[in-house]
Amino acid sequence: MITVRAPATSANLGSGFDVFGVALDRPADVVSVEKASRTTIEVTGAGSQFIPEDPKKNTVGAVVEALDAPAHIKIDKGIRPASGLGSSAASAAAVAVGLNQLYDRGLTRKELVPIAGEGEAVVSGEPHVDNVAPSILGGFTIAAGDDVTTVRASIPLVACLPEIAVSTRDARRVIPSEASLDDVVHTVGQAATLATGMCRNSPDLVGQGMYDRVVTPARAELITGYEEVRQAAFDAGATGVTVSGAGPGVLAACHSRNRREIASAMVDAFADAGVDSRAYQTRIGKGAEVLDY
Ligand SMILES: Nc1ncnc2c1ncn2[C@@H]1O[C@H](COP(=O)(O)OP(=O)(O)O)[C@@H](O)[C@H]1O
Ligand SMILES: N[C@@H](CCOP(=O)(O)O)C(=O)O
Repeated sequence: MITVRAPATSANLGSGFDVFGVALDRPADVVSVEKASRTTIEVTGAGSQFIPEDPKKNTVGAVVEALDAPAHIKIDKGIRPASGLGSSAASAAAVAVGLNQLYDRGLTRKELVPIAGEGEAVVSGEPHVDNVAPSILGGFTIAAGDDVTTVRASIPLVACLPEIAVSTRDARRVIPSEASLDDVVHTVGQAATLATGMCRNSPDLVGQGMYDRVVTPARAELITGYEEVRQAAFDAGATGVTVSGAGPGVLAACHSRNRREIASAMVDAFADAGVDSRAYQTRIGKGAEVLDY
């Protein structure tokens, strides 16, 4: 039996829709895989009542198929589903890493990224690897076509999760299908600023590059209190604020000294909007780790 811890992730970071992602040092899913003649899945933990155990519906089923590696799979969810923290991706990432080792498939971590990404197509309707890439590889990842580039940054973050569920599938439907050239130029500038900030480990540049005017405004509409929470985070010292993944989580970049205050300001602002929430004080962290073999 192999046990793997795969971290939560925050995709897009505003300006990098379907391209940028970061691994968070918490929360995480912990998944055990054991060889079997037929695949079975058991799910416990955060939001497990909403997660299917049928291999055709769970993200890990597609990974089992792709690696031709049937197993008993136990998923202990630390990451609530439909929260914008890559919950479905973390399980797929953990199973890809675990089965690769259990069955001696010999694939590199980078080669496991598209395999884990197949699970995402099952739940969101389209394959996107911007969550599975950081969950497997760690750090800040840039998924461009079939290639993934990794930067080892360590930016302090707050991920605030309201008690609202927004599925990635639904949140992909509200995105405008076209953007003006002006907006494209603006997005390129923002994304370049953010990527440079990651290379320099600068919370200020990363925060500056998180603002986007194409995808985020449409998704913010699905999150009660978003504008107030964003403003409260800035007032408490955040360097940038955006929707985490497809939402409803809200992500703030910051300096360590302001992190605690930002977390409580975000929770208070959601409460003022009538929404309970939980804030994780976190930072960019490492990728999936094998805990037991
Ligand atoms: N192993 C899994 N972990 C979490 N969610 C899963 C898993 N397998 C299937 N799902 C389904 O995926 C959906 C959540 O995925 P998604 O909408 O992309 O949000 P998230 O940002 O949490 O990944 C839920 O409908 C959930 O039932
Ligand atoms: N690029 C995807 C990322 C979805 O992230 P999740 O954590 O909400 O699953 C998108 O924006 O649709």
